[in-house]
This record gives sequence, structure tokens and C-alpha cells, in this order.
Amino acid sequence: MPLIIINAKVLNEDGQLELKTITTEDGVITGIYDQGTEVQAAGAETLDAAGKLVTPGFIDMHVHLREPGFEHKETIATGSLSAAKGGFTTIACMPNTRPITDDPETVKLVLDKAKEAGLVKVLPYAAITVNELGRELTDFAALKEAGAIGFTDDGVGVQNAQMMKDAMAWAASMNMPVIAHCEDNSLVEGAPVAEGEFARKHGLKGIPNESEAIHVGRDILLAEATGVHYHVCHVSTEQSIRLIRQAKQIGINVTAEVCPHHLLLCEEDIPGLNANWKMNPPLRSRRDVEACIAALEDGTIDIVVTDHAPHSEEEKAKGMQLAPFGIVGFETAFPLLYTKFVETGLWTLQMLVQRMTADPARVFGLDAGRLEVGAPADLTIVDLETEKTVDPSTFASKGRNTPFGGWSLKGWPAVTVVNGKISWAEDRVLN
Ligand SMILES: NC(=O)N[C@@H](CC(=O)O)C(=O)O
Ligand SMILES: [Zn+2]
Ligand SMILES: [Zn+2]
Repeated sequence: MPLIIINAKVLNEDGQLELKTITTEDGVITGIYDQGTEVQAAGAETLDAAGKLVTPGFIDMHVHLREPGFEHKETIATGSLSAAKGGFTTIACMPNTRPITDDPETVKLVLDKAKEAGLVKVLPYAAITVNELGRELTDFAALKEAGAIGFTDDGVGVQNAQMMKDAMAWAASMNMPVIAHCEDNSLVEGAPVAEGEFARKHGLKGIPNESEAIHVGRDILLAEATGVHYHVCHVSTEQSIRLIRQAKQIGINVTAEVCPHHLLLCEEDIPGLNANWKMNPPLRSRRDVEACIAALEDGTIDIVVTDHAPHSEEEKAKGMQLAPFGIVGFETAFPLLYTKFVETGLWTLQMLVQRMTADPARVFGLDAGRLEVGAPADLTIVDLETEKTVDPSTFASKGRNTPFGGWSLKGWPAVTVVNGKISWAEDRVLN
């Protein structure tokens, strides 16, 4: 059914907001008209955006949906709904499931379940190594054929340099990206939080910054040698950023992502031994946070991702040392960044929207992220006015593990449209 969105506030090329009418049909944007233009389409549904912001659907290139194997944490259906509620229309899911997504059957299973859920577009990554054990490469050709969009052992770093080099050479020959969780195990061994004041105060072992940057540096050299598109996961340190900035300057094909929590929180903010503040990479120093912000502003870091990583309350109740790493992210990402960076005047709305739409589409070559005639009708309608408090008990995700509970935010997604169909609308679920 054609969908017409009236009173849509749209960002123009200069970053100004203009009221428009958007028409869609068969999953495609068919027209963008000035406000007041008489638009007709037989049998169309009309949605009144009432002056709310309408952007290309948000894209999240780093998420954990937990299915198969960890359905008590999240399923592809609950994760898809949580993503839609957060305004995301395309998400790319990590292979650290059980079984690990390291064979074509599991890639297909993820795609089938995502289609069944039918709420957002789900792009699966496949593992670099069998079982993410770092010993043997997976079958990249078969995984690509099955629908994998890139290779990553997220959750763990590839420890062996030759293994990573072989992976990059193979991926490069197929024009596929390698996406790296950068962490040298020998420098980390059982540390639950970053080195710093918090670790000292609580007598915890600290994760040093160089455990991340040492892989970033190694991999940049390997990317240079192999010519692969190398994408760095969840960048969190000043040192990694320095290396990425330098690599980009000399033309190495490296891109990078950052998570909202690494732009907003540092280790000194951790209120106590509460594992909802435990994630990998950990919250680092104020200096690192400032470096991440500057890098996203100047384009050294290309995109924002959530690293949505749901865990059950029982798992998170095990305490700082024993609980698993990870926090949920879909439903707070845009409101957090809008409120803390756009409302405060630090960033333009245009910059934030680009880093969550056009930039991920560019980095990963997706047909998404643009509000243009002929583009897929993936749209997010955002209420920039209403202030609401983050209440984890209302999340669509099964995960409640967030450090942002109680934060008062604006910029809440109101309606999410995927392929011209409403996937989520405030308190309604439509399918
Ligand atoms: N980020 C996390 O803290 N956890 C992720 C793994 C990962 O992204 O490395 C998870 O799978 O739970
Ligand atoms: Zn990771
Ligand atoms: Zn992750």
C-alpha cells in the first residue's frame, strides 16, 4: 500500500529543516514535495508527522541479537523490535552466537529468522575463524554466498597476526570487509574495567589502553599490505584514534566506529560495583572520551554504532568481576546523542544524522541512508520535543542492562518505516 507522510520536517543539503510531503510505493520513495502540494495516490495510507523530524532510517552496523543459542538474552524478533523502537531500519549482527555464525547454514538461519520477524533489515556478519577460536579460517566464499556482509570475530580479538593477514588477503580478493574487535589478550587477562581511578579504588585489575591500540596498529599495517577494507570496532582510546587518523592520511582503507557510551561516560563516572557499567571495551578516561568525540567530529571515526549487547539480569547480577561484558543500546542511542550533543549546541543535527545514516551506508556500500526519490522507503520519524526518562523496564529488548536508566532525554523515535511499511509506532506494534 502506498504511504504518504505529510508535515515531515526534513533536513536539506545545508542542514536546514523544511516541511515536506513524502510519498512511497512498493518500498521506494516516489516523491518529496513542498508542504502544501496536493499529492494523491489511490488507496494510500496517510501518516501525519505533525512537524516531527523525518530522517533516513538509522543504520547500526554493530549489534548482538543472540540467536541462535542465547535466546534468554535476546531473540532476532525481540532484537528487531528493539531496533525498530530505537529508529533503526538496518542492523548488522555479530556472529558470536551459539553456534557461532561460522557456516552458511547459520547465516541462512539468521536471515530466515530476521525475515520472519519482518521488522528491520538484518545483515549478518560471519566469523573470521571457526568457532571464533583463532585457529582456522572459515570458508569466506561460502559465507559470502550465503549472505554474510563481512567477517569478524567480535567478542574476541584475532590474536595471531598471520591468521589476520590471511583473513584480510582472502577478504580483499572477494571485496569484503574485515571488521575487528581489537584486543590483545595477553594485556587484559581477567580485567573487568579500564585502568584508572575506579579500578584502583576497588582493587580491580585494569584493562590498559594499549590492549586495543596494539591490534589497531598491527591491523592497519596488515590492511596496508593486503589492501582490504579494514573496519575497527568500538574505538575507545586516544591511541587507537591517533593510529587511525594517521592511516587515513596516507590513504590506507581503514574505517572506524564508536558507541554512544564511549562518547558520554568515563571510568570515573562508574557509580559502584554495578555490572551495567561493564562493557568491552571498558569505559576509559576523560581524555579518551574527548578524543573519541573529536574523532567523530573530524571524520577519523566514520560512524556511530550501538554494540547492543543484551544480557540477562541474573548474568549481570554476578558482579563487576564475573558478569559478562556488554550493555543494550538500540533504544537510547539517538536520544542520548541528540540530547547531549545536538541540544547542547556541540553538534549540528545534520552531523549526528549523517553519522547514523549516510556514513554507515557509504562505509559498507549499502543502498540505504538517503532520503531521495528512488531510495528505499526506510524512514525514521523523531519527536525532538518531548522529554522522557529512560526506563529500562519499558524496553522492547529482553536486555535491561544499561547505565543510562533515569536519564532525562529528548529525541525519541516516534515511527519507524521499513520498505514503506510501519515497523514500529510509539506504543503500537504493527506488522
Ligand atoms: N561489547 C561487549 O561488551 N560485549 C559483546 C562483545 C563485543 O562486542 O566485544 C557481547 O557479545 O556481549
Ligand atoms: Zn567487540
Ligand atoms: Zn560487539
